[in-house]
Amino acid sequence: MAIVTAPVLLGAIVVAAIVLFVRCLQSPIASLPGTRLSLFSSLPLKYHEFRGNRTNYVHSQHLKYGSAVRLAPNEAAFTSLEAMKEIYMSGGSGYDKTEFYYLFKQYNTNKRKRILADRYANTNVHKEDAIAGIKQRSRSFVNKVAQLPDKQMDVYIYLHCYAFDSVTHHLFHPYGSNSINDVTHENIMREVSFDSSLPRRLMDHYNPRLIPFADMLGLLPPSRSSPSAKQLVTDAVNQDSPAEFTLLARMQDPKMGLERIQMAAECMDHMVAGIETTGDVLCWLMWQISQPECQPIQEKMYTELRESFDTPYDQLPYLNAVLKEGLRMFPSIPMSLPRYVPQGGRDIDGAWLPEGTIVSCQPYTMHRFDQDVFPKPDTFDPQRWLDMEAEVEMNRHFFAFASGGRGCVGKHLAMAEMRLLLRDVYSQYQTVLADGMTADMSMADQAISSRPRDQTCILKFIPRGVSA
Ligand code: HEM
Repeated sequence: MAIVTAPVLLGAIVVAAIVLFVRCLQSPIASLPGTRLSLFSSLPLKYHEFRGNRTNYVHSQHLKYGSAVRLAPNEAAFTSLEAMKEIYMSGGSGYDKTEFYYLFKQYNTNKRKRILADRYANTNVHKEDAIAGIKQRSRSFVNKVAQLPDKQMDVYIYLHCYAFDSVTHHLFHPYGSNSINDVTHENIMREVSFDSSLPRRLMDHYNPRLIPFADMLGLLPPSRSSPSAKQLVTDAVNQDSPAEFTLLARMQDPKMGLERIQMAAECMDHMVAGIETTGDVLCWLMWQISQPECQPIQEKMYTELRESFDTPYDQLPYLNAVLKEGLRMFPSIPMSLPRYVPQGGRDIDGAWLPEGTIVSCQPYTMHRFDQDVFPKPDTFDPQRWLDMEAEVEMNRHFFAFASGGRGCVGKHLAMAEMRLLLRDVYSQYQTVLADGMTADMSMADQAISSRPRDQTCILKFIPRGVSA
């Protein structure tokens, strides 16, 4: 038996390292700019992911290296319109999603897409009994404010309750939640929204074998667990005769051939996707316009609402501009939406990348990078959406709901929820930051989605007609 001596072993390691080094230098991704380390390792990227800071890190790489950037030996990010179209829209649905998606588990994409399409269409969202439920939830939110003796509210909590009640209404009315008024349901919302298992989920994605060791050292938070949310969904799915506009009604159609367990899994994914996204955008937006320098924005919105009392809620230009600006600056899914380069490789922005390379654009950067399209990108300025010429180009870059066949299915529902709530709140109240409101509202990435870091935002509501 050959004896492997230390010098032989060392020599083998050196040779292997040299081969790896040369391979990395010669790989097609080496033609893209990026940190030197990113040629050989994904560690810097992973470090920022584990710290909930991936979006900012990727954005900083774009600012430093340009619109196409290498992030890791097998991963690149882009910000040009051409790259966005190629990755997300070529062939209709763009490239395949990577396994990074915990949020939307899929049992059969094509089948599911057929089932869903009409339930989330704007016409279905606006059916009388569908929209009536959202309007009722929006009124409940405003009534909740009215009941508070000091008119101070943690809007992070109640906007998530609003999003929860609205999405469950659309998924399985009349078995939806009432978390704005019912503390049992509020606790279900908390179970879903306050999950802090990001490092564990990332470890599970990248290297599940390390989990037992990390657990022994107490390095990881507990697993994601949402038993009450699952129970709510299971109970709803086991009911008969949901309202005709709901997703559940569509799924229960025997022609669909779906098991109850499949319906529950799908409803659960949609429920989670519909709570944090809508709740977070509204929270960041209301926090932003409650700043002293944004009070004129509220005044303008109030004037529009007062003068256009009979105008349908989705035809209020200024309110719409405020919402679009909120989605631009605070997209609740701000980070890269990763996809695999398909078989045969592809040319993206002049760089040829082999099959299997992970490529992405991120909404946060798409909404900021090109300053000809978004001048002063870090300034909250709804007015920019009222310039019709500029609006065309901004809409082409608007990526809050992604683009193409795998973009957000719930966007019409989300837009209806957000417009209704803003209309109902700002036609009756002015909001300001509550005294002592110092919570950290910076982005904390949660794998794909993101949320305000401290998960609290206390605002004071001043009834219109009463001075601040
Ligand atoms: C402001 C609110 C929302 C934002 C910003 C948002 C954003 C997004 C984005 C960016 C994606 C695409 C992810 C990707 O392509 O990688 C997505 C997918 C999705 N969204 Fe939303 N979303 C919102 C609200 C909702 C609501 C209310 C629902 C209701 C059910 C929903 C359900 C979904 C589902 C099911 C997918 C996965 C689609 C697929 O895999 O084909 N979203 N969302």
